[in-house]
Amino acid sequence: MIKVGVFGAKGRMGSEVVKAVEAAEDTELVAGVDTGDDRDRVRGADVVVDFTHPDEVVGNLHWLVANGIHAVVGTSGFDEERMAGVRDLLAEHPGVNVLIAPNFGIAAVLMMHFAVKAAPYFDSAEIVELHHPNKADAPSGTAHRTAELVAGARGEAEPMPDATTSEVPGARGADVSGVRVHALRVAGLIAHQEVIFGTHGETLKIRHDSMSRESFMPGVLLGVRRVSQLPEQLTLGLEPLLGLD
Ligand SMILES: NC(=O)C1=CN([C@@H]2O[C@H](COP(=O)(O)OP(=O)(O)OC[C@H]3O[C@@H](n4cnc5c(N)ncnc54)[C@H](OP(=O)(O)O)[C@@H]3O)[C@@H](O)[C@H]2O)C=CC1
Ligand SMILES: O=C(O)C1=N[C@H](C(=O)O)C[C@H](O)C1
Repeated sequence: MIKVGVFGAKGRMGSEVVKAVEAAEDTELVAGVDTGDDRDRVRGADVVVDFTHPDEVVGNLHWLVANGIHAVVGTSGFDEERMAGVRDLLAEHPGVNVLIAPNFGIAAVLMMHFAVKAAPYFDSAEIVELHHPNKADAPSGTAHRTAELVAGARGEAEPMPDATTSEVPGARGADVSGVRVHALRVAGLIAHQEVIFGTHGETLKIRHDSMSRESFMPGVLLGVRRVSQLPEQLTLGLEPLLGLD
């Protein structure tokens, strides 16, 4: 049995993780920790899953790594600077692994993968992400990661065509690694993203929709099962666990 703790256990995602860990035959819940609880409650866990808040997750990771507990992180907010900090932290604690996945939805990972494959063939690429209005960060971690991946796949391509010279601030979205990202917050939605590519006379839209938070759980459990055996101390994204690298 894999002993699992959950940080953010009362939240929208954490509460689903608690149920998934309790329901799976090979995982056992050590404890759920939420705001105000003592992290010590997860001592004895092999792995802790973190779905908390972008402002809180780094402190949680420091505690977990210092205590020799593998971490599976879904919380957003990991830019290159943060990743470098985690790498430095892990270098001081050999034997501890961290998996950070911007999105645990298998279809969402495929959406990003297909976007990378398509990117070199198009002049334009923009991302529209749509989420529930309780989300703390914009753009989403998934959109941020997709933009970085698309930018990397475009390589030295010409800048995207855009004649805008007059703009209401924000109208053209955020510039993430040279890719425009538009964030919508709409009541009733959960998590959705479209990557829109265009070239002369043709467009391609790759769309992903999360219709429930349960949909993230197969990916989370995959991370929980595999994190301790990953070849690198720090893994970004579920892709290598799905054979997509
Ligand atoms: N990678 C993925 O596939 C997914 C990632 N996410 C990300 O996960 C994160 C959480 O999302 P969501 O579940 O919707 O958010 P919620 O606000 O519903 O849940 C977060 C929970 O964590 C608690 N919390 C905050 N700080 C701490 C802390 N230091 N220790 C323990 N618990 C804490 C919050 O308590 P309180 O409310 O009292 O602050 C809350 O109960 C976000 O960054 C989101 O983007 C979401 C969905 C999928
Ligand atoms: O806050 C959310 O809900 C989600 N957050 C993640 C992100 O920021 O990409 C994953 C998914 O989009 C749901």
